[in-house]
Amino acid sequence: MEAILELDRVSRTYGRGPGAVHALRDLDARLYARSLTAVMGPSGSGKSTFLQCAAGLDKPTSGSVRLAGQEISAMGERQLTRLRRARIGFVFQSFNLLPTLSAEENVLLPLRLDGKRRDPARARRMLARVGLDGRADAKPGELSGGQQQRVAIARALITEPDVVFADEPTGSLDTRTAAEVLALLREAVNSYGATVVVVTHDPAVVEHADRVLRLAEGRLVTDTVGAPV
Ligand SMILES: Nc1ncnc2c1ncn2[C@@H]1O[C@H](COP(=O)(O)OP(=O)(O)OP(=O)(O)O)[C@@H](O)[C@H]1O
Repeated sequence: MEAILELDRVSRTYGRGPGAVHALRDLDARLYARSLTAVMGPSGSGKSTFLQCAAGLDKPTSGSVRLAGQEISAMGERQLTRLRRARIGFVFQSFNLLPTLSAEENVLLPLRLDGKRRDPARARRMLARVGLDGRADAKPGELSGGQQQRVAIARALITEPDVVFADEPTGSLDTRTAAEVLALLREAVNSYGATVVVVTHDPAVVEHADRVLRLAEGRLVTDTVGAPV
């Protein structure tokens, strides 16, 4: 299997001295192309820090992170921003949609930021794929939580990024809507070969995952290939 993301001996410490928090400790992990990985573990075990470091949003205190062979832990901010825009999509629990823009304009944002052609038809196709045809003109405030999360997924996938990071994407959704959202992330793996990484407390994610990484106290404690544990 091809590892698209490689973390080697990654540590992330917040603060210094006796009060320092060791959020990640010498963590080694491989994330494989064309798969959905769930990252689980108790509160405070380092899941969000793992995601931030793997996505280049935060820098490890030591160790290296490579995306498609490129050392991202050593990159400057400008280069990192370019790389993130080109290769990474994000989905957060709180959706992070811009409230004054319509669903369609939100989905178009990554293309705009990338200096690409405005392509409303493509945004509408993405919205149709996530079951929101007919709601392209709605503002986030006019949509339900599940619908907002679908817009966020359409926005994350419009550039077909190699890696999609999702932080508690089902956290505020009911069971049925959560299952639909996970199915959409799964479809990104199956349709164009995305690597999807879902940080979650939700045990239902395991059913949709090819692999489960479990963290405890900043360390990887199990790495299960194939679903349930
Ligand atoms: N910016 C920060 N400054 C100081 N400590 C931090 C910071 N971010 C995280 N931490 C600490 O690092 C540890 C790991 O936090 P992290 O958010 O990665 O855990 P988590 O597994 O995602 O938790 P949860 O499931 O509750 O979201 C915790 O002890 C947390 O308090």
